Amino acid sequence: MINIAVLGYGTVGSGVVEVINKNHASINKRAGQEVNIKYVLDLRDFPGDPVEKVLVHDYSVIVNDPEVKIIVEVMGGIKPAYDFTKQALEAGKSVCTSNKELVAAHGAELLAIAKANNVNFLFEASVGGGIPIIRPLNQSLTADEITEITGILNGTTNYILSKMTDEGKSFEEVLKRAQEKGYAERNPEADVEGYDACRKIAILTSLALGKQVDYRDIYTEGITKITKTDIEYAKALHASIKLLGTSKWEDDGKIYSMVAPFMIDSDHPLGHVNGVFNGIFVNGNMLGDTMFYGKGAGKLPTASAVVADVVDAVKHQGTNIMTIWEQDKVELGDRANFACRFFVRVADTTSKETIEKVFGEVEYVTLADVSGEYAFLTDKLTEGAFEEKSKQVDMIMRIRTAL
Ligand SMILES: NC(=O)C1=CN([C@@H]2O[C@H](COP(=O)(O)OP(=O)(O)OC[C@H]3O[C@@H](n4cnc5c(N)ncnc54)[C@H](OP(=O)(O)O)[C@@H]3O)[C@@H](O)[C@H]2O)C=CC1
Ligand SMILES: N[C@@H](CC=O)C(=O)O
Repeated sequence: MINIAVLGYGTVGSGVVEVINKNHASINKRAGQEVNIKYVLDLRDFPGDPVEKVLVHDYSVIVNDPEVKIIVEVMGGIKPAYDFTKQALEAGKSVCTSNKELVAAHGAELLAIAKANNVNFLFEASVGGGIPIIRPLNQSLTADEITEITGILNGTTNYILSKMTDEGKSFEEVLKRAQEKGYAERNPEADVEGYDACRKIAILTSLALGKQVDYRDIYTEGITKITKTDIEYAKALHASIKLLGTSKWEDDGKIYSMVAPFMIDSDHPLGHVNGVFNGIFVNGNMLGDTMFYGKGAGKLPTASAVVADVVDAVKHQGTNIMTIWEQDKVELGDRANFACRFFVRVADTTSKETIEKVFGEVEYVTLADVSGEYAFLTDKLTEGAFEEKSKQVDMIMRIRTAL
């Protein structure tokens, strides 16, 4: 029997307990021994919940118990998750976490500590919820040089955009629903402003490179400025608006990373990724395109990935699974050189003649019931060029496109 402890009995933590209880027999079989939850740590009490029997409020009870071999950190945030994780690894316990904030900020360091102590730091659930993506990047795509990772990496915002598109619901109404369903972060600003997706693309890009991509270096825009009118224009263009996290390895040897809403063709594989689902598209120079798809948030899908890490940690007791993520920082390419087509809405105080003088040939789009403005699609332009040109027109909104 192997004893584990779960830190945090919230959405994911209660899911971890449920998954282990529900699939007890098959999990034990795959782990090669019984997985026993010896402790659950939380700030609160849970009167009447069976977890009461193993609930503790003092982390030192867990970290000082030599019988506990694996710690599941699902509290979220940096403090005290970072200190608890470090103490656990230094005490010779493996740690499995869903905490992308922790992984993006301290992943390289915690992996090094795990290696030094011959234990494991595993974080499959930190990107894509229940979708296997960390393990494939570490273990399955190792014959390739990665040339692109582009994904819908946040379930909450994809759920919001899908409901706004398909059911015409308001942003606020759908965000509230996403919170009730346990998809959103404690502070949903992390979801809607793109910070969560930013941390996730930083983690994936760091793993693909084996070096540290600082999430603070990644240009990030969220979805709070997207309106129903933008969605109507997208529909007129047979497109959908998706919050994408993208990293592209370009011919100039630089990596360009960004998080922003993009208009993508509705027939694009990512155009079919709706609701809480995430889709992560990876291109390798030998494999070509591959895509990972599944539920990107929520109690049981996320817990499923965490428990799979627990099983891996049990199977690899006494062995460190090699994960290359050095602490040296990578310098990303300048966003001014990132190029795409832009969708632009302008007030009709700007004439089409001016638009064509500034942007050259464009593709116009109008909506019958929207007055005082019109929209167009530019040719492919760099961000730098677009910013200069857009100063010359009465721009209402612009959205990058992959059209
Ligand atoms: N929800 C999801 O779909 C997904 C979440 N994640 C990540 O998983 C982590 C957990 O998320 P989620 O379960 O949704 O969050 P919740 O807020 O639902 O759960 C966190 C739990 O940890 C407890 N907690 C916080 N601080 C401490 C502490 N110092 N000591 C003991 N307990 C503590 C909280 O208690 P209290 O409520 O009393 O503060 C709460 O019960 C986060 O990093 C999140 O980003 C990853 C993928 C998907
Ligand atoms: N808030 C996150 C949870 C999973 O990582 C999301 O919505 O994707």
